[in-house]
Amino acid sequence: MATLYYFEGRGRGEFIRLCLSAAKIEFKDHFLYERAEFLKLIEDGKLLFNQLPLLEIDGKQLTQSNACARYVARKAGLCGKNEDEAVQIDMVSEGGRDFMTPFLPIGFKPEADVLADAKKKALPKYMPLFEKIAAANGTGYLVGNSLTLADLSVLEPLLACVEYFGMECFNDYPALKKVYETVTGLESISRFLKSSHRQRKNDERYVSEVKKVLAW
Ligand SMILES: N[C@@H](CCC(=O)N[C@@H](CS)C(=O)NCC(=O)O)C(=O)O
Repeated sequence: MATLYYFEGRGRGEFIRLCLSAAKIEFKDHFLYERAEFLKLIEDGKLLFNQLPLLEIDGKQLTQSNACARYVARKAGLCGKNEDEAVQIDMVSEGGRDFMTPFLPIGFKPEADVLADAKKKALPKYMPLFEKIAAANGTGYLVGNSLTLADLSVLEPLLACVEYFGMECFNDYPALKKVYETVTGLESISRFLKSSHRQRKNDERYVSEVKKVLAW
């Protein structure tokens, strides 16, 4: 079974969890609460850049969240059927990670000014671009005719938009709304979205633990 070492919150671990869930790979979360445990992972040479998350899978120790997500997606055949699809998926996925950037600090806790800024800048910048991609593909997925890493990457910021701004954020973007509904309607994804760590009950504890473990 795979193990994801991270905090009891979303942050940079969430994209990996999303990919593991979509790939139907069994995994357990190992939450870090103590700085000593983080330092021990570094001492043991498990963290290539002395950073979390760490994904232990297939006897390997993987870091860099996007690399972990791509490894998992590749294993599950979510990286395209040919070279053209693969590079399109990579481009769209990278765009999805860019779109996620303003939401990552508030992966901790929504701060009103950061949210307002995301609404004013990130949404008008990225929503029309992803709409264009979704409409041109026209299948309910962003690339090809089945779920890929591209959909999972873009889903994370879309989930943030819906959580913070409501479904109205799709008002001008019907093709992207269809992608959102197709992907969230998949059984593996809808199960993932109901899992307990998504409920934000532990947000405050999570922030204080991150600060303690990383000595921020
Ligand atoms: N590019 C890395 C960034 C990872 C990262 O910044 N991790 C934070 C926790 S969310 C960390 O471990 N920071 C400690 C440090 O940089 O010293 C990734 O995507 O995995």
